[in-house]
Amino acid sequence: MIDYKKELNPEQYQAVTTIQGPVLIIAGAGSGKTRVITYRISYMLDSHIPQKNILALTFTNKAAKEMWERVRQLTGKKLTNLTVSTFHSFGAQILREKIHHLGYRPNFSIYDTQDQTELIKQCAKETNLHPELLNIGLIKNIISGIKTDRIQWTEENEVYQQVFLEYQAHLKAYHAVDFDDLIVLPNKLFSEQPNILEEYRNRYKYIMIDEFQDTSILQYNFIKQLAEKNRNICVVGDDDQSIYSWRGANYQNIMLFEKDFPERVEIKLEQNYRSVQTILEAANHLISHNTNRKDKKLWTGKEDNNKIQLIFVDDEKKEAEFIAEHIRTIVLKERAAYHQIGVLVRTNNLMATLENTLLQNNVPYKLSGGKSFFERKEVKDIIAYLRAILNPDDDISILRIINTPKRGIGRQTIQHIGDIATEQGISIYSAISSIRYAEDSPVSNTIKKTLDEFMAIIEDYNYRLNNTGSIAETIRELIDDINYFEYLLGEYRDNDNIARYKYQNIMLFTDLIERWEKDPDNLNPNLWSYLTKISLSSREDNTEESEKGKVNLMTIHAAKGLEFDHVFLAGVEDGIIPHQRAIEDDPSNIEEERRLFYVAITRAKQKLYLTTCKKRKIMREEKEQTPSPFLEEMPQHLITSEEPSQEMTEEEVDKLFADLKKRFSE
Ligand SMILES: Nc1ncnc2c1ncn2[C@@H]1O[C@H](COP(=O)(O)OP(=O)(O)OP(=O)(O)O)[C@@H](O)[C@H]1O
Ligand SMILES: [Mg+2]
Repeated sequence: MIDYKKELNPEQYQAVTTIQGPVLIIAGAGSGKTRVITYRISYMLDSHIPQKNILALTFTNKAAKEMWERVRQLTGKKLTNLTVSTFHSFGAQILREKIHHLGYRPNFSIYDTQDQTELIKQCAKETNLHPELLNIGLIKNIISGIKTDRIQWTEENEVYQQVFLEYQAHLKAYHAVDFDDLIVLPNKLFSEQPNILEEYRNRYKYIMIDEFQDTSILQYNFIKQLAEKNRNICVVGDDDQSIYSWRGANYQNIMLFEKDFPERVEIKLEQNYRSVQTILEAANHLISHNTNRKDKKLWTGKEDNNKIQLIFVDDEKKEAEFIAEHIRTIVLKERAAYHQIGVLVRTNNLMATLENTLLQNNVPYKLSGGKSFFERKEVKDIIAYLRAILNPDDDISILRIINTPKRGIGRQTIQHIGDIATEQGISIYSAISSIRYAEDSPVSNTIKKTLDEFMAIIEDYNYRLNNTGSIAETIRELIDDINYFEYLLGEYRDNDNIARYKYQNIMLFTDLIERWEKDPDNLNPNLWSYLTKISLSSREDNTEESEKGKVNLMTIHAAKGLEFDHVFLAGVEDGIIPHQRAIEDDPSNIEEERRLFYVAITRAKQKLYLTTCKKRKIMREEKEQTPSPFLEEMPQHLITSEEPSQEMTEEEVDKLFADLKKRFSE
């Protein structure tokens, strides 16, 4: 049995044990908000609240996974019915159960940004959008903004209305949803179908939300509907860490919560348990420059006089080398564990040099927030097969695979199939099927035979994946059947190694499926839920590749909620943080940039390194850089720019040998 009083301070204890009625906790970084949620779940289970009545939501897959793991360790229980998930996976789960009420198939496809791009291009063509207006990024933004009530139609964006309507109609026809739909559609179900809402209210009687400051208004409304009746909802967050306003998240929702749940209990947490004094003081000082915030006190008992290290280097190569070498030193000297080290960057484009240099220096690392394994072309091809097999109305997937590997179905045939589909208002797959029997078709008999074979694959594997034993094994047979390896060898005729490498990737993909399938905690391994899992994981963080013993190289956004003994923040330069484009768009964004800086530095438990380059190559162009103005917003006596010593003292060398000797004799 856990001694809650001993493991929590009095305010945390109150937050953990107040399980009836609404609770609001707004508190600074490292004050134990996430800890409160995990202990709260454990406390509920101790109070005999059934697992299935509990719902905990958070922002990233990684955070959800860690929370789950923590509860499992705390309680030692098997958590088969507990829901700890991201908003998007929770939405996907509801849709899986109820989407037929909206006229979709339960095997619906989830489109990622690549699929979205394809679909937008298609819709633009169909609506004869002027090619000059085809700005995919902008259109995606408008579509998402309209769907999530973030923006309205205006004179300016009206030209895209037709594309938007087509886009929506196509998704529906394909039995496909985009990421926004994972919240929009469940929200719609809740507001339009009272018995469905009632069913979920009866299931999820106790609700918790971590990182509440980054919940969008739409996500808030969705959860509000769920919580309104039982009113057992606990939200925890920090307005100083709100870093997703560009995606519609808005800490206004804290005020909405106060209004919607006036009887709430409000709890303040003021002790930071994460960081040493220096780091906390610097962070507090920095964030006090924001005007628009709730004032908070935050103190730590962790004394320390290690200053924050500011390192000036010539360019990004030197920066990466410093980081790689210094990581090796602290691993050796301070016995730091690789996974307790975080290397953070403001933007994705700073990753490449760091990644290369870590690799060259044999520093094991894993990357989050970058391009996902599941977005590689060869892996996506196989995923498209699987999606098409489960949901043949998914035109985007069918079109991706109809001639991959090449089977001699040319552009003309595809155009003809597309025309039939449009004329008759049917899916591409149904159009293929109708061509096979059409007497007056311009399609030759040879091609008809090929189309026959293609359909046979889809149907055959639809049966097998739903009915036979191992999913992974069946997928390997599929890869064999379509001759994917030969296709790769043909595509990369000049370089067998690339073909082999790509083939290894898809074999790794099937291995991941196998591992998932055989996982004893996985009670219901079906392919659809695996595909959903990866659609969701490729969004932000790559949970599949997470392993111990590796340095974490990630964007600040992906690091939210995490903590590391040692943190390196690279590119502490004006224009990078604060980010130039963000400031140009709207000068008030400086506050959000400051919050990002605050999130970055409060990830550090013991030691913080900030690196600044004199020059940096940005988009192939070498630029003179100046240090970030945020550096001046921290008390200067907490920062030192003396190079950290790489040499070991005699004492340290002795200690190192003693440690090694001990390890070998164990
Ligand atoms: N009462 C406590 N006793 C010991 N350790 C604690 C206590 N409260 C929190 N901690 C530890 O402090 C660290 C920070 O806690 P946690 O991650 O829950 O903070 P947080 O408020 O969620 O931070 P963030 O705002 O960054 O998400 C964790 O390692 C946690 O285990
Ligand atoms: Mg947290």
